[in-house]
Amino acid sequence: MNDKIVLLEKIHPSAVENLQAQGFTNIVQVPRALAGAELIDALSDADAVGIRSNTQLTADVLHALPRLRTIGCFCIGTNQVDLNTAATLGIPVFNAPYSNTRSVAELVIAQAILLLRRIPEKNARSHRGVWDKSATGAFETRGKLLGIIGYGNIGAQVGILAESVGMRVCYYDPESKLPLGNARPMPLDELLRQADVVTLHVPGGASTTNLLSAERIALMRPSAVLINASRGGVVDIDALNAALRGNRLGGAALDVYPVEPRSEKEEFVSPLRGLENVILTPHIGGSTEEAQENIGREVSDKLARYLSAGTTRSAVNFPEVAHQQKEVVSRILHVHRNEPGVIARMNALFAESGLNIVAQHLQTRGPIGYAVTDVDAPIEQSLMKKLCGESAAIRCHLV
Ligand SMILES: NC(=O)C1=CN([C@@H]2O[C@H](COP(=O)(O)OP(=O)(O)OC[C@H]3O[C@@H](n4cnc5c(N)ncnc54)[C@H](O)[C@@H]3O)[C@@H](O)[C@H]2O)C=CC1
Ligand SMILES: O=C(O)CCC(=O)C(=O)O
Repeated sequence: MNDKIVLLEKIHPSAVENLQAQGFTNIVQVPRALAGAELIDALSDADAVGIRSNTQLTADVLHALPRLRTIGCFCIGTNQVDLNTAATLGIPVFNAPYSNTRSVAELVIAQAILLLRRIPEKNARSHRGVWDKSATGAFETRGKLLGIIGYGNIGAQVGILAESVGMRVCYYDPESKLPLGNARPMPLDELLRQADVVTLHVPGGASTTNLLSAERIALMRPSAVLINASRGGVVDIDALNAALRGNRLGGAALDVYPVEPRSEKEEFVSPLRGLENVILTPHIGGSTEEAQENIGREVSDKLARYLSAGTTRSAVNFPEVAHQQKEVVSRILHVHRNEPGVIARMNALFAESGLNIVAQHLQTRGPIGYAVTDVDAPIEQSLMKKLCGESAAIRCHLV
């Protein structure tokens, strides 16, 4: 297949292997995130792009890419993509909602244990030749209270693992959630006042920016530790820095930052650098061999199915049409504004051309409608022109 697929940010080789096995040969790989003109240039003739968490596909970038048909986020978070703009431009966005959840949960439990035992400080001192064998301020996790903010796929797994090392678990989530194990829901401020370890597992975006504000950090116990493996903007980093430097918090582990380097060549800048009671990791919560290999395969499958058959099942921003593989001569993917009469007008165009519809699937989501139509005959360019020029059409393709 001739579709051009650009994969940024060192996506696992399983993605390329999988795409090639499905007949896609025009694949370009870039081992880092891109931005601005460089990003637009790299994607100007791409049919599909694969990114991880760093590449920002903003409204401006998406408007500058009229050829782009679909986006694969080879991760869970999709806050780096303007999902509404993508939908209104007729671009379905896919992700891998479960593949790296276990990896993040395991890291968080490790960090909780290390922070409560003061290992980051003891490690740093040992490297400097200092033999600090003191037990002061070092605690077992057994019996301590873990407060989980965001009790979704990752948060709930962290809770289960925490109970297996003897922690008590409470959580805050604005949605009603099934508590697993002995976890119990708790109002946010109460959780912050009581927990020995607070861990964040919320999506990024406007609604969670500075969720952990200076005021909320001030509610935490001076001995408590904070873990953030969600998104950098969720914590007021200057307030956290002030609390740590003022000994108003026991320690922290951060995997995500308000600004992250786009490649290994760029310097990582953070006010928290140099603090010995802080674990800083380079956004590797989901970076395990297992997770990355699975993500590579899962998201590349979703891109391949959309490009070859128009399937939008599990798209995060788009009407879902779970269509069978194409077994007919022509399949037309028609994205349009969701308004009365579109299908009637489309079908009139098929009838005028003497084409018999074999199957047709329509789904809508908010302002967007998506129709997949199979016909058992070749489609003339002139008909495609009319379908694409239909008054409510956003875009249409023949696959
Ligand atoms: N560090 C890393 O490498 C990784 C980071 N992540 C981040 O973790 C986030 C969470 O992942 P999942 O658990 O899979 O997502 P999820 O969607 O299953 O769970 C998110 C939970 O947060 C809750 N939530 C939303 N707003 C909230 C608020 N204001 N306060 C409290 N809870 C709120 C939601 O109701 C939901 O239950 C992802 O969106 C991503 O940003 C995910 C994977 C790897
Ligand atoms: O592995 C990555 O690049 C990003 C992981 C992440 O943050 C996610 O899955 O949302």
